[in-house]
Amino acid sequence: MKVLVIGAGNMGLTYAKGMSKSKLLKKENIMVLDTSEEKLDEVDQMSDFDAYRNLEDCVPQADIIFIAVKPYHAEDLFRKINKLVTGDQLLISIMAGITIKTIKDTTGLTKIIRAMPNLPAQVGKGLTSYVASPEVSRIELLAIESLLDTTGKSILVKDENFIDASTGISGSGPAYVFYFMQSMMEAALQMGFSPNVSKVLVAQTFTGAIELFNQNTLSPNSWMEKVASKGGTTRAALNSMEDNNVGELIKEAAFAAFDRAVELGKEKQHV
Ligand SMILES: NC(=O)C1=CN([C@@H]2O[C@H](COP(=O)(O)OP(=O)(O)OC[C@H]3O[C@@H](n4cnc5c(N)ncnc54)[C@H](O)[C@@H]3O)[C@@H](O)[C@H]2O)C=CC1
Ligand SMILES: O=C(O)[C@@H]1CCC=N1
Repeated sequence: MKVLVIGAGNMGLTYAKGMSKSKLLKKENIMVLDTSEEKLDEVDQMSDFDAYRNLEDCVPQADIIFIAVKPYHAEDLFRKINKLVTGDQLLISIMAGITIKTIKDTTGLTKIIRAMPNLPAQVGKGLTSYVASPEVSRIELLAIESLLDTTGKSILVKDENFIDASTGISGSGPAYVFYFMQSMMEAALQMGFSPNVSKVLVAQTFTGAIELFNQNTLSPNSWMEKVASKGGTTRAALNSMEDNNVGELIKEAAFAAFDRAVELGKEKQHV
């Protein structure tokens, strides 16, 4: 089996590296294509994968084509791919918003996996939600699942609406966590801690809280109650968040990402 990763950016290279650890694939069977010379140099220097500049040289050889370019590059890329594919190839897209129908209509391929990973895939802690077109067989789906699992956990969702929804939760979600971290670090700096100490205070607090959450069945609300003493400091902070409607604003933000994913799928420039 040969896999071609198109787009050697944050996610493309992460997946190429992840998949190279899969039992289903040999490293030498992973090809990587990018249009940026800088990226191609990076791939060459890693000397793990063969780097390609031209679609003609690698698309026909690929059993699986993994698309990891930005959504606004999809239209042009799909038009070029269309002329090179054979009906039997399977295409995995991780692009936000771009629908299976658009991919089918523009590439001429029918076996499509639409997936939504997230950045922690870089450290093997990613979450990828995915859905398949009916033309993908059960055996193919199992193989894909095992490839996706090389970067963390994967979840097969019911339909594409859940891919857009998971974009609002897990796909974009790491940025919300970093947003929260940034604010806490800024507060620590304002309290007089050095940048290094601020970083440790915040990072260890997040790590510790996540470990607690993962080792137990308690809800975040229950954990909050364990931290907060009556009339104490945590209650003062939580009251401040409640007064400022922070919880509702976070939900609104997640829905803004969800809505944007749906919108991206409808934008004319992609079809
Ligand atoms: N960064 C993230 O946290 C996540 C990104 N995604 C999706 O992954 C996709 C890629 O995102 P990133 O890796 O962050 O972007 P990136 O900008 O890091 O990488 C994109 C790469 O595609 C290359 N490229 C552009 N046009 C090309 C073409 N026609 N042929 C070949 N290569 C081309 C660029 O040179 C670049 O190296 C996006 O569609 C995004 O929606 C999905 C989940 C999470
Ligand atoms: O911001 C974006 O559009 C992509 C999809 C999820 C994370 N990054």
